[in-house]
Amino acid sequence: MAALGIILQEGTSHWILSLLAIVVVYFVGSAIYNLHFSPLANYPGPFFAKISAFPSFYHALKGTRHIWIWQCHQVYGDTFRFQPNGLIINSPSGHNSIYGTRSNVKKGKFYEVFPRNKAAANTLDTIDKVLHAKKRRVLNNVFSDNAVRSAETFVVKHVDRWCDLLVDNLKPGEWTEPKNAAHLTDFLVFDILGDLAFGRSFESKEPGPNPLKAIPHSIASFVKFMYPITKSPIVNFWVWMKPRGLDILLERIKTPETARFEDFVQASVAERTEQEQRFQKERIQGQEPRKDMFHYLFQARDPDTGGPAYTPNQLFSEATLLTIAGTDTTSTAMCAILFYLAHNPRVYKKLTREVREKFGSAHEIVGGLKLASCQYLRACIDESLRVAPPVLPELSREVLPGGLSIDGAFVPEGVQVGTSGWSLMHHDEVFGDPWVYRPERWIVDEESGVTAGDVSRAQMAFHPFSIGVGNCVGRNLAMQELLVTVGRLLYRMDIRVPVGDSLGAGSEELGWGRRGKRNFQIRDAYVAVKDGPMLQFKRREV
Ligand code: HEM
Repeated sequence: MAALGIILQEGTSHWILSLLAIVVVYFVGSAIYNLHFSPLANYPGPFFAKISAFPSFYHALKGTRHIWIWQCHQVYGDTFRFQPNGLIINSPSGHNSIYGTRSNVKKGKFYEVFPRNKAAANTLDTIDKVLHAKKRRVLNNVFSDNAVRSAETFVVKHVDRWCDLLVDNLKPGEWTEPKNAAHLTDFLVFDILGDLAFGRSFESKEPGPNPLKAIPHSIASFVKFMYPITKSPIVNFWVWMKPRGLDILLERIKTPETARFEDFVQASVAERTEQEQRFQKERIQGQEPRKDMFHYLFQARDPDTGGPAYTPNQLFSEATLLTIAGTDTTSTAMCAILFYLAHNPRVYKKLTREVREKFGSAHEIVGGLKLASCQYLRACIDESLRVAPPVLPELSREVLPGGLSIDGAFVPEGVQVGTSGWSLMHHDEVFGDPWVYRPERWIVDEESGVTAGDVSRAQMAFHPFSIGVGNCVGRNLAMQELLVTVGRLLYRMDIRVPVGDSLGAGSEELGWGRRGKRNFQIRDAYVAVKDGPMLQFKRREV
């Protein structure tokens, strides 16, 4: 028996050694291939990124991937290899070549990680161009000019209530307690989205307990969990495994945060579906259903079959997309604006003067010519979207057969390419002083020395909402929310950073690219995740 045990043990260790040898040979072989024989072998990049996606994954996990990409551009130039089969390009022309409408690319594997099963891909996750165009037509309808215009009533209602709550019970001249702008704006935007997407306010900004207050946090946890997977060395295997049991497994072991978020969307969809069905059945005389985003999705017809455009599974996915895309992004933009205004007294003074002189009351601050003529307000918003873009990384694209020419170089089929929004909008040669919050750079003005050429050069590299067929469909709505919120807030009150507080600001310890004490720090989780700034508010003395 003892002899048999020894033979078995020897057999097992022999197998383990053989397996180890195979793994080592595989890794050494693939490293040699990647370094010397791959079509991307001549591109510069960090050594480990050339042989593995691990560095990219590591920084995605840490939330610093946008900074890592920017650092790599400083070291390796405008094009570098961020993973064995991937290039990141940091030039306005490269950006146009990749994301332009006719570009010979499709969406990368990144997007295939998100759907909870293959049939549930939403508009953003849909790789097939024809199918995406079909879904996009429905969304274009959801966000038509008319729809955005009629959304304003709800935006205004929430912004006014939010402002009331901020300075509730304050005596004249008194400042509020310090409040975290990340939470405040999350609740505001989430309530607006509730009204616009599902026909009801979630009332998360109201004082007192409310289980829905946890949802913005769950959204952040969900993207923080998913993003590293999309950048991991095993992403191809992951996507391959999804229909082969992984989706079922993930459904069973999902984090409580993800479960809470999904349950919330599911419940919202179920409630609205029931309302739509009841309305259809009863056809209540003279009554129109509330035309929120869900209504348009529910009523959308497939042009080929005439039946509903979306299955219940797909309605869930589109609703999930709208909830994520429409909340975190806009609230990050609001936090960034508030951060930069509170840290730049010159800009703050100039902007408050514009808003307070142009309007006779906060109620006048609605969409239209007058608001559109607030040049400096618009410039402050654009500048915030530049320095703290709510979508940070490269939007992953895969080159199709026939290849793609980027900045004069031929990139072959199958390569993952992209431009990181954060890096492009911090490009030294385009912006000159990319770390400085300077809204004036967006306004042609002899006095400040900004020429039409300067503005158009800056605009060539300014794409916070992306471009091409997959650009942000909610852009006009987001801009409306930002203009009305910042306009009304500054009309009604003053803001300041509590003395000594630095939440959300850069610091020496954070290292290269994150040291600026007057630069807002965000975490890269595909969409940005933020904390701060802390702010105090005071009713404006008129
Ligand atoms: C400041 C706020 C916002 C910014 C900076 C922003 C930015 C972006 C970007 C960069 C994309 C492209 C993502 C990719 O291709 O991976 C995108 C897509 C999208 N956004 Fe926004 N977004 C904002 C607000 C909104 C809002 C308020 C909504 C709707 C409620 C929205 C809905 C969408 C949708 C549905 C897509 C997918 C479009 C498609 O695939 O055809 N976004 N957004």
